[in-house]
Parts: sequence; structure tokens; C-alpha cells
Amino acid sequence: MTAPIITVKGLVKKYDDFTAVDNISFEVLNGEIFGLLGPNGAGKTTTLEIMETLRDKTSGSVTIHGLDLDKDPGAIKHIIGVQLQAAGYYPNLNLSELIELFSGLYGVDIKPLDLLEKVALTDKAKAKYKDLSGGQKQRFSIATTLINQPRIIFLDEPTTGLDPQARRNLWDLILGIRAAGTTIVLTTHYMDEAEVLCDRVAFIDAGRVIGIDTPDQFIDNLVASGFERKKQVKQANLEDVFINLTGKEWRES
Ligand SMILES: Nc1ncnc2c1ncn2[C@@H]1O[C@H](COP(=O)(O)OP(=O)(O)OP(=O)(O)O)[C@@H](O)[C@H]1O
Repeated sequence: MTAPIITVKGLVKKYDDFTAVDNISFEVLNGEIFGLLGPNGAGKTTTLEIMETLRDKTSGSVTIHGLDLDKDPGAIKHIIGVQLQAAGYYPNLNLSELIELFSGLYGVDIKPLDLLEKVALTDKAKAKYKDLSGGQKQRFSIATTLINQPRIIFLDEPTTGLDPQARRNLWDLILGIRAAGTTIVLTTHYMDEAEVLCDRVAFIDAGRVIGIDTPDQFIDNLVASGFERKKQVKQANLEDVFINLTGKEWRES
């Protein structure tokens, strides 16, 4: 888990006069879950979409699994998994049919039910995307990233808007995908999520990387600098109460 699978160097993205990504550099190591964290508008999605070949960069270089984004975007597309926009989910097709369609577009042969099983959606194989709950939609969206059996997947705020159970179940799903050998780059606004999921995180602010490390090291450094929480931390929080009262199983009918 030590070799870089993604190398971003001096990445810049300008929208007219506005610099959204301002000379960002980082590496993502093979097999890790790497988090891009930072305030709204910091440039996380822009950075993610450039790596996904979905957005042009202004300057800098991106190398993914030895492939240069400028020279081999087509080859990069084959080895990465991206979340498709919901608009691409043809409304008349059910989940099984959508996976068949997408796998045809990728030129791969996969069994829809096998993929749906990975995200606990086999019982929804005949359902339409619009009829899924929020958590089920997110799980289906993650399933679509796996269609081409990619080495790396990119997830933009995968648990935003989900209830605590759905969120924790999605964490298990993401950890399972990593355990199967896939490198994951994700963005999130939930620091508890980053702490549970990410091997390393990069904090981005106003288009610049302001720190890259493991969550534990960031926390240790902060404590070592003399930081103390103002209030005594309770032994449990309201989310623990929620999970304790309502259980952990998939509950999204
Ligand atoms: N197509 C565009 N044209 C002009 N400006 C854009 C465009 N897309 C993004 N921006 C601007 O670039 C900046 C970075 O946006 P980006 O979506 O990358 O931020 P983010 O870190 O993902 O934010 P959030 O956490 O709110 O999703 C923002 O100021 C945004 O308004």
C-alpha cells in the first residue's frame, strides 16, 4: 500500500479570472481511501472531476496508474469508476436493465444481480431508480462505479443526506470495496466519516492544499500543540442513541 497510484502535480483550474484550484499537489497510494476535505467552494469537486477526466484543467499534471491524463484519457477511463449523473438513469429502465446498458457501453460482461448483491439491492433489481430511497440511490450510484471493475473509484459526498444507519451501512460498503483491492478517492463534509474511512486526508481551502496526513496524525499533532476540547466529551452521542434504538440493519423501504 505504499506506491502512488495517482500523482497530481501543480494542478490549476481557472474559471475566467477566478482560480478554483490553485497549484494543488498530492499523491494517492495504491489501495488506500483518500479523502478530500474542506469548506464549501474549496475546489474538491473540481479536483475530483479533473482526475475523473470529466473536466479540463488549466495547467499541472495528473498521472493515474502510470497514465498521463493529457495523453491517455481514454485508457484512464477504463481503469477508473465514476458515479454517473442521475440524469443518465433512463427513467423507463429498471436497475438490472440500467446495469446491462452501462456494462454494454463499457464493453464488459457482468451479471446485474451479482453487482446489485454487492450493494444489497437484489430485491430492487426490477425497481426504477426514481422509486429508490436516498440510501438505495447512493448504493446504486456506487454500484455503477464498479461496473468496469476499476482499480480506482471516485465518490463525491457519497453519504450526504442519508440517515445514520444508511450512512454507517454505506461506510461498510466502501470499506468492503477497498478490502477487495480498489483504491478510493472521496470527498465528504463529515469529519466522523473521514476519520472512520480515510487512511489519509488532504485539507483543501480556497483551492490550496493546507495539509495532508492520516486522521490520527492530524489529531495527535493538534493535541500535542496544546489543543483541548472545551467541554467534556460524553460517552455517547445522539447518533449512538438513534442507532441503538432503531437497529443497524438496512432500513430504507
Ligand atoms: N463551471 C464553473 N464556472 C465557474 N465557477 C465554477 C464552476 N464550477 C465551480 N466553480 C467555482 O469553483 C469553486 C470550487 O468549486 P467546487 O465545486 O470544486 O468546490 P467544492 O470544494 O467541491 O465545494 P462543495 O463542498 O460546496 O461541494 C467554487 O467557488 C465554485 O463556485
